[in-house]
Order: sequence, then C-alpha cells, then structure tokens
Amino acid sequence: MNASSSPPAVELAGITKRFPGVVANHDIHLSVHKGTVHAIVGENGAGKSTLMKILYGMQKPDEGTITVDGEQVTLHSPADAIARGIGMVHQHFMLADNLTVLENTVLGGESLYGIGGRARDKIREISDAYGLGIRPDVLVEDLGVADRQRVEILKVLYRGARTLILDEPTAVLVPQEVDALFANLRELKAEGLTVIFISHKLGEVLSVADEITVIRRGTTVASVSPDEVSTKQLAELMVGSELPTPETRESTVTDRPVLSVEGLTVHTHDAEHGDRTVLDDVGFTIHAGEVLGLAGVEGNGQTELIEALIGLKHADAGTIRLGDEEITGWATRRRREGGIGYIPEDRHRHGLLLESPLWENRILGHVTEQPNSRGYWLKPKAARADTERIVEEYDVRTPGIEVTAGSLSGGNQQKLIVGREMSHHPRFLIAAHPTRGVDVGAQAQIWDQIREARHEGLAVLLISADLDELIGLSDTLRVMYRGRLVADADPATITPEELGTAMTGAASGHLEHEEGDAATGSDADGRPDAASGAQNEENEHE
Ligand SMILES: Nc1ncnc2c1ncn2[C@@H]1O[C@H](COP(=O)(O)OP(=O)(O)OP(=O)(O)O)[C@@H](O)[C@H]1O
Repeated sequence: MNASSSPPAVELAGITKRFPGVVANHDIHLSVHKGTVHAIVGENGAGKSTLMKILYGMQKPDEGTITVDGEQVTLHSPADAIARGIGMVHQHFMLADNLTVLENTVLGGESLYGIGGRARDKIREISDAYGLGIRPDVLVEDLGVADRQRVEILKVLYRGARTLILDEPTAVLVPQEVDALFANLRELKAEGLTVIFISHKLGEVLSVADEITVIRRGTTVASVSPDEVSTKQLAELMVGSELPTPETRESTVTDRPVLSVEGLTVHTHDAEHGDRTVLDDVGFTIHAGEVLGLAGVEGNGQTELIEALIGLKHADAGTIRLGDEEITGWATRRRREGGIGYIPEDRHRHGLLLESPLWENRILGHVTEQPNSRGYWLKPKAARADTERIVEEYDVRTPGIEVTAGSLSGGNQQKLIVGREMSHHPRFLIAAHPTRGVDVGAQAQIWDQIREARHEGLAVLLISADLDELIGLSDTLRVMYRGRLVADADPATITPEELGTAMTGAASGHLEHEEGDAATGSDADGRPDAASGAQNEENEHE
C-alpha cells in the first residue's frame, strides 16, 4: 500500500517553531507516504496544530524544510498550500448555512456565474468517486453534522487537494458516522490520496491509520504502525509515563433534587424559519451526586436547553428550580452566584476572553465570587495566585499566567475553563463537551474531578458528543430529539451504537440493551434517518 518507490506525499524535516516562552515544535521530522492515512497524536499542547498550520501555510517555521511530492517548497499562505495540493478540513466547519453545497463549494474560488453547470458536474463526479453521497443543490442547513463534514471534504477535493489534513474529524460524530467517515477515508486512500489526521481518540486511530506519529512536548518521539501498539501503549508513548488506572464507577446519587425542570418550552423566531419550538415541554430532575447525561445529535435543542438553564434564553413556558428556589426569571449572574457552574459548548465564544491573560480569564463570569472578594473590585493578586493553582492542578501547559488565553492550545484552554468552574464548588454544573479536544490523560483527570465533586453533592448535566464519555460518566441517560426528551437508558448496559441509533430518532421510551446486536428501527412517523449520514458500513472497530 505504501508507494515506497515514489517520494513521500509530504516530508517535514527539522521543523522548529518558537512562540514567546514556548518551543511549540522542536526539530520535528515527519514523512507521510502517498496513499496512506497518517495519524498525529500527542498530549494537549504537544505541538500538533502548530505543525499542521505550518504545513497548511498558516504559520512560518523558524527552521526546517517542507517537501511536497519530492519538491522543496515555501508556503506563505493557505493559498500556496492549496496550489501544492494540500487541503485542510478544520474542526469548526466553515460553511454558510443558507447556501447550497454548490454555492459553498465555489465560494471564494471561481465565479458562480457561467460555471454553475460545470461546477455541479464536478461536485457530482467527486461525490461519486469517493462515495460521499453529497448532492450539489441541497441547502447546507438541511444537512446533519456528518454530511456537513463531507461537504468540507468535498470542498477541499474540489480545489484539487491530493493530501488532506483533518483536525479531530470525529469529535462531533456518533459511532455510525465515524464508521462512515472512515469508509470515505479508505476510498480516498484507494484512489491514491493521502490523509493526515489529528485525533485524541486512540481506538479510532488504531482502526483507521496506516502509520502513527507521536509528538511529545514539541518533538517527534515515535512513529509506529497500528499493529505494533495497543491504545494503552500509544497513550503512554504520548505521555512518556504509565497512565493511572481510572476510578471505578460508584453511585453517589441521593434523593435530594438540585435542579428540577418542568414543562420547559422555548420558541424562536427568525425570518428564515418563522416560528419554531426548539424546546418542547422538557422536564427532568437532577439530584445531588448525580450526573444526568443528555445524548443527542447536535441541533436537537441541547444548545437552547443550556442557554435556558444559564439564563441566556427566555423560557416561554415551564419552570426551573435550583434547590428550593424557582430561578426561571433570574438573570445569568444571579444564577451563577446561586451556584451554577458552566462549561460552555463554544469555549471561544462563551468560555474565554482570548485576548486577555489567563488570570483575568480566571475571574471571567465570577467577578463577585473572586477569591477573597468583596463586591465587584478586581483582586488581581488573589486571582493570579488561584490561576497558578489551577495551572498546576489541571496541568495547563503554559509558559505562565500572563500569556493570553488565545495562545494556549485548544485542550489547555479547556482545562483552564474546567479548573475555573470547578474552583467555585458549584451545586449544579452544566458541562457541555467538557473534554472536547482534551487528551486521554487530561480526560481521565477531568472525569475524576467531576466524580469527586459528585461525592460532595454536585449535580451535573452532561452534554457530550463523545458517547463513551456519556456512558462512562453518567448515572442516568436521556436522549433529546427535535427539542423533546424522547428516550432514557441505563448507562450500565447501553452500548454507544444503541445510543447513537436512538439519537437519530429511531427509538423512544426506555432503551433496552439487546444482546449481540445494536437496536435499530425507524422514526415513529416513518421519517428517514435525516439527522445522520450513517451508512451500514461494516464495523471495523475492535
Ligand atoms: N499563536 C501562538 N502564540 C503563542 N503560543 C502558541 C501559539 N500557538 C500555539 N502556541 C503554543 O504552542 C504550544 C503547542 O500548541 P499546539 O496548539 O500546537 O498544541 P496541540 O498539540 O495542537 O494541542 P491540543 O491537543 O490541545 O490542540 C502550546 O504550548 C501553545 O500554548
């Protein structure tokens, strides 16, 4: 499969990149063979994104060379990289919802006028060649997450990419969608294309990669083939030491309600869709010591539920109670002060001030609850000291607390937010994708922190696209579909595949684990499985 006689698709030699106080990449060597899937793994802050940004022309290396198809190149911009056949699919999709696939694909490239027919044919051709199943004239807003990702891949292929860089492509996909994506990657490979992908999900890496490069603290420490290593060995190569064994599950659920929601209904109105009910008669209770996990394909009301709970969205009907108090009409600040912690879905928009130093981010959203605070006066000294503590305790990799939050790697930004929210010992924690982009070691640590806080009575609403996390951390599981809670499941018995199927609206009521096979079915009113791009590909996972 390795086209060993031809030059590597991409070769990086002696790449070094420094930022103030940090050597993000130090003498990195990476050779990616044509027609292979090459995974890059490493702890948060190891330097993976920096390396990929260098390869995509977004950043200039201080030292080192880049060779593409045997020719040494200098990449000044992504346009240069694209001209050399290197494309990148970012983790956050960059699609205009109100435009069609065709319009999104040609956007920023050639003019739409006069080439519509040609572009349309080319999209169909690419889609057929790689089994993407994307039609040119559908609106992006009508597509589920997995299809949007395929549109991003298609866009990159349309621009002539022969090497595709995918940044954590499976973070937002349910298991069936991951299988479908991997089938697409295999098609690309079969056609001689090359895929480089960054991932923290080591099981997936082993199932799809031909070669794996491990980066630790800015340097390449190993290049291994998947049949040489287990996920545990891979994690240990990343970390450089043995991993701790995770805490075993132990129920801490009490009968003391902390958060009670009844009949919660939220309508939205916008010019495009008119009136819509985005949360429909939602009710649940979370007790002290309980983690309630909410499964759902993105866009089924989870965001609106979080916003209604934290006070960013007005409830049109229903009540929210925190302990003995009804908080439905309370402003966000009052809810925060009342003991609600919030790990937001979008850490850049709602979690951090990217231009501000870490210690200012420490008090973001908690000005009245600063360490040693009285009122609204900033207490920089106490905030700085407490930020040092969080950096230490949560292993936030940073040259110091004066650097901006925006300069931290994604996983380290997440650790800072989790540390900040847990520091206030909330009664109720809204945890949206708490370990998104976080490496395996840090994930285990965050899980332990949440489990430990449960012992002290913390109630948690956990929303996560990572079904292993939902199943592993939750005491109770509910499934959200089209703004309603449609099903519940026992995390001790349900499988990720069964949960993934229920999330597409294919099951309701109490989900029973079926021995040997994943639950299947169709929507109550016979609708096709529109929310996912799941295909019945052979499951090659272990
Ligand atoms: N623009 C920047 N300015 C300053 N420091 C930066 C910048 N970009 C990255 N760094 C630093 O370089 C190091 C490597 O970061 P990078 O984002 O490459 O890590 P990563 O391996 O992709 O991590 P993650 O898994 O968390 O995404 C980190 O210490 C980070 O703080």
